[in-house]
Amino acid sequence: MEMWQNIRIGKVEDEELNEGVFLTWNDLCVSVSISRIGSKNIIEGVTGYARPSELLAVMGPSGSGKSTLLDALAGRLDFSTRQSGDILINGHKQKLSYGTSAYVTQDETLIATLTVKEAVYYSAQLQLPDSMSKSEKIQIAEQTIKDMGLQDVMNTRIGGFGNKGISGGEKRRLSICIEILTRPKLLFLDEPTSGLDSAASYYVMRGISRQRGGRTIIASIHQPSAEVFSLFHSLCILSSGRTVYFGPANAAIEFFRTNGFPCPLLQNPSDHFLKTINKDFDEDIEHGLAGRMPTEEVVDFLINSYKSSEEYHKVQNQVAEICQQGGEILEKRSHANFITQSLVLTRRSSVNMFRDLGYYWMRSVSYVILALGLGTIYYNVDLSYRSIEERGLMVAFVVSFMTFMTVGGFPSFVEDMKVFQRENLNGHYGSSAFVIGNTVSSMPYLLLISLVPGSIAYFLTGFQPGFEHFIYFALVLFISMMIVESLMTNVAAIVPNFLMGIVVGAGIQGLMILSGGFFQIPNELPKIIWKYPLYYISFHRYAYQGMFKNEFEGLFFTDGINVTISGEDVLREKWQVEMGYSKWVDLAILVVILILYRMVFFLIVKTNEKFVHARKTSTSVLSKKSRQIMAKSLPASPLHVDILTNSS
Ligand SMILES: Nc1ncnc2c1ncn2[C@@H]1O[C@H](COP(=O)(O)OP(=O)(O)OP(=O)(O)O)[C@@H](O)[C@H]1O
Repeated sequence: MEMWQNIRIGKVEDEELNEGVFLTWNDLCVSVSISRIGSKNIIEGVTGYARPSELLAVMGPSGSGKSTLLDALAGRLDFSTRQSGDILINGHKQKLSYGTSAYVTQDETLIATLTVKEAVYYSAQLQLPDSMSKSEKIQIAEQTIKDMGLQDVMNTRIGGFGNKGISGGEKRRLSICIEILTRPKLLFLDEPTSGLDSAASYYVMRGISRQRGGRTIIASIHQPSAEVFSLFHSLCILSSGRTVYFGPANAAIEFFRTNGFPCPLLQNPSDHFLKTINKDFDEDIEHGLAGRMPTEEVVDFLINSYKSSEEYHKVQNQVAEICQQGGEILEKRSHANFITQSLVLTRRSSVNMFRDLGYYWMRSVSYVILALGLGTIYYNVDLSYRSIEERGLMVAFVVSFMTFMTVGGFPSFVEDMKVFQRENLNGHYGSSAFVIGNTVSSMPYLLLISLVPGSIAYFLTGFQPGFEHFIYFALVLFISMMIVESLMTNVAAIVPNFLMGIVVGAGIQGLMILSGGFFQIPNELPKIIWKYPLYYISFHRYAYQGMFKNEFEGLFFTDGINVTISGEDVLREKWQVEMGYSKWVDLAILVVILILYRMVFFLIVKTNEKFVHARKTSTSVLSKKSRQIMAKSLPASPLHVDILTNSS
C-alpha cells in the first residue's frame, strides 16, 4: 500500500531514487540446441550492469543477441534455451515480480478499436489496486499519457486493419505508457524505435528517458540517430553475442578511436560502431575496400581489446560493488482484485466486440440473410410426408452451417489471444479473469443472433407454434454457437496462426458434423472412429436430436390419402433419435459440453501461463568463473559470503 502511495501524482521521486533497482549480470551465457549443429551460443560470457535513473542502450548488428540478452535479463527466455551465469537484482537472486519490472516488446498488440485514453484507462483499472479510488487511477492514467506526449491523440482510435488510427510512433509510446502505469522500477524495451523515422525515434526515446523516479531502463536499439545516442547513459555493443564494448556511452567513441577505428567527422557514432562490426556483408566490403582487415578480425580484435581494457575492469568492479552493497528485495505490487478485473475485461471486450464490425455485426447480417433464405426456401411447411425431409434439412442447416459460420470470428479471437498473452505475461491479470471476460462479453451478441435471425427462420418456415418450442430452438442455437466459439478460441490458444487455425477449426467441425447422425443415420455410421467415439462426443448429435424432438414430437404427418405417421415414429425410425430422454436432457448435455470446452480453454491458458511464469524467475546460478571473479574483487563481508553461498 505504501508503495502505491508513492506513485500517486506529485509524490514521486526522491525516495524512489534510493529504492531503485541495480541489475547486474556476470558471465551470462545463453545457448540453444539445434539439430545437426548441436549447441549454438547466442550470448557468450557477457558482464554488465544497469543502474537507477540511467538508460542503458544495447546495440549491435541484427542477430547479435540484443533481444536474447534482454529476454535473459527479464527472465523471459523460452524453454528451448539454456542459460548460465548470474543475474542479480540489488545483489540478490530474486524474482522479477509484478509491478517491479515491465517489458515492452517489439510488436504492438493493442486493441485497435479503443481510443488511446480508453486503452490506458482500462489498463489502469486492471493493473492498479482497488485501494486506489477510480479518480486516482484516472489521474495516474492521464499523467502517464502526458508523460509519453500522447495527450493530443487521447481520443483517437488506435486503429489497425482498414482504419489508420494513430501513427507507429504513437503506438510504440502507447505500449510503453501501458507498461509504466505501475511505475515499474525496471523497464526493458526491445527496439522501441524500430520502424520509426528519426524524429519519431527521438521523441519516443526522449519520452522514455525523461521518466523520473529512479527507473532503471534497458533498451535494445538498432540504429539511433546522434540525438537519440546523446540520451544514453551507458552502452553495450554486442557482436555475435560477445561484448565489443560496455561502458559510458560517451566513452565509446574514444574506445573505437584508441583501437584504430576513429569515427569520421560528421558521421553518426552509432552508424560508425555498427559499420565497423557488421560482418554480415563482409564480402561486399572486401570487394569495395580491398586490403582492409576483414570484419571478423576487427570484431575479434575489439573484443580482446575490450577485455584487456580499463573499462572492462571498471565494469567488473562496478558489478562486484553493486553486489556487495546489496539492496532491497523487491516486493510484488498488488493488482485490482479478481472481480474488478473480470468486470473491466468484460466491459473492454464488449466495447471491442461492439466496435469491431468483423466480430459480430457482419456475421449478424449474414445470419439474417441466411435466415430469410431458409424461411423462403422452406416457407410454411405443411404436414405432408415431404415436410418430414424439409424439417430435417432445415434443422440440419441451422445446427451445422449457422454454427459453423462462427469460424468467421477466428481472426478476432487470434487478436484477443495476442493481447491476452502480452498482458498476462506482463502480469496485468490472470487467465481466470480473461476467460470470464471473454465468455460473458460474447453472450449478448450470440443471444441476439439466436433470437433475431433464429425467429426469422423459425416463423417463416412455420415450425411448431408456441413460445416454448421457439425458445428451445433459440437456446439450442445459442448454446451451439457458444460451443463453436469456445472450440475456435481453444484452437486460437493452441494454434495462433490465422490460416492454420481456420483449417484446424473447420476440420474438427467437419468431422463432428459428419458423425452427428444426420448425414448418416446413427446405426449406419462405421463403428470405428465415426460411431465410437465421434458420434458420442460431437455436440451436433445432441443439437440435431434436441431440435428434432422439439419439432417432431406431437405432430402427425400424412401421405395425403389416409396413412398418417406420428412425429415420435419419425424420430425413432427415420432419424434414429435416442428417445429414452427428453429434449431438455439434450440441451443440458450441450450446456455440459460448453462448460467442458470453456474449462479446456481455461486449462490451456493456465498451463501456458504457468510455463511462462515458471521461466520468469531469475534462474541465475553463480558460475565457477564468476565466483572466482567476485571473490577476487570483493573484500570479505557477510553479504558477500551470503551471495556466494546462497547461489552455489
Ligand atoms: N530460441 C532460439 N532458437 C534458435 N536460435 C535462436 C533462438 N533465439 C535466438 N536465436 C538466434 O540467436 C541470434 C540472436 O537473436 P536475437 O533475436 O537476440 O538478435 P537481435 O540482435 O535482437 O536481432 P534483431 O536486431 O534482428 O532483432 C539469431 O541468430 C537468432 O536466430
